[in-house]
Amino acid sequence: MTDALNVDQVSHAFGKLKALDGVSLTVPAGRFVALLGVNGAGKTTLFSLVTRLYDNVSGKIAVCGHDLRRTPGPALAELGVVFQSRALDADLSIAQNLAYHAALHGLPPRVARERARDTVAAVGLSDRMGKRVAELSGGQQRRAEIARALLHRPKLILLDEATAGLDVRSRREVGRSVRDLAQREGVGILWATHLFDEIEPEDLVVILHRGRVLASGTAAEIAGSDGLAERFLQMTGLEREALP
Ligand SMILES: Nc1ncnc2c1ncn2[C@@H]1O[C@H](COP(=O)(O)OP(=O)(O)OP(=O)(O)O)[C@@H](O)[C@H]1O
Repeated sequence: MTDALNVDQVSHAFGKLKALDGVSLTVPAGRFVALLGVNGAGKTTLFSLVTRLYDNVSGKIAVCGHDLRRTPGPALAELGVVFQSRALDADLSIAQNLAYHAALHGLPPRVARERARDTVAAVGLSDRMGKRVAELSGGQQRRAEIARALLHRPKLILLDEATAGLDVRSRREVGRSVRDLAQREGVGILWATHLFDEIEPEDLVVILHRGRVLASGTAAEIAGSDGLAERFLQMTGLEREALP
């Protein structure tokens, strides 16, 4: 099966600063991949390249086999993004928000209603469809954002610190919802985080530090008998105090 995302030897510099230095990683279809790194690791820069906010001039990025530079249209059509900033209007219901975003994607109203029903079901919010976003819990709001990102049926979703500002329970709820989505719908997930407790042993993990990939594999493989946080500190040379 074609990988949802393939990043091959990608570098990016801001002036003299190498924000990414020969980064390679893969998000297989249907897998949850945690991109783990502290502030300044290069996570946002990588997302900016995959979304084509920045041009990638060195290395190669492919979304579902479509080269981002040569065939950006088909590549971006397979991509959904959930950034930290909100994309939904808090004063409107989930249904109204999704109808609006579906219209932006050019979906006819009948298709839009079906898609909204499907995507909201996929994140477990069917019984909240008519509720105003402002009335939802933090975790439910993030799941509604994810439903919005699913409207055009992407095969790869990027989530940048998707659980920022949520309490532990809501973070678990969002994490569970996204993993279910990967398994059930075969969507590849790239989940940027600096929080170790969001990662489960069977998740794939890419450790990014100062623009370089230091390790990749399942969390259990990387952690070995030391634990993920301990291995992360050994690899990065950071002090424990540097961790959240
Ligand atoms: N537009 C920019 N101009 C100059 N330097 C930048 C710019 N964007 C990012 N950087 C630098 O590139 C490096 C990588 O930053 P990036 O934002 O990608 O990291 P990050 O892992 O997303 O961190 P954070 O969690 O803080 O957002 C950092 O040293 C940052 O200061």
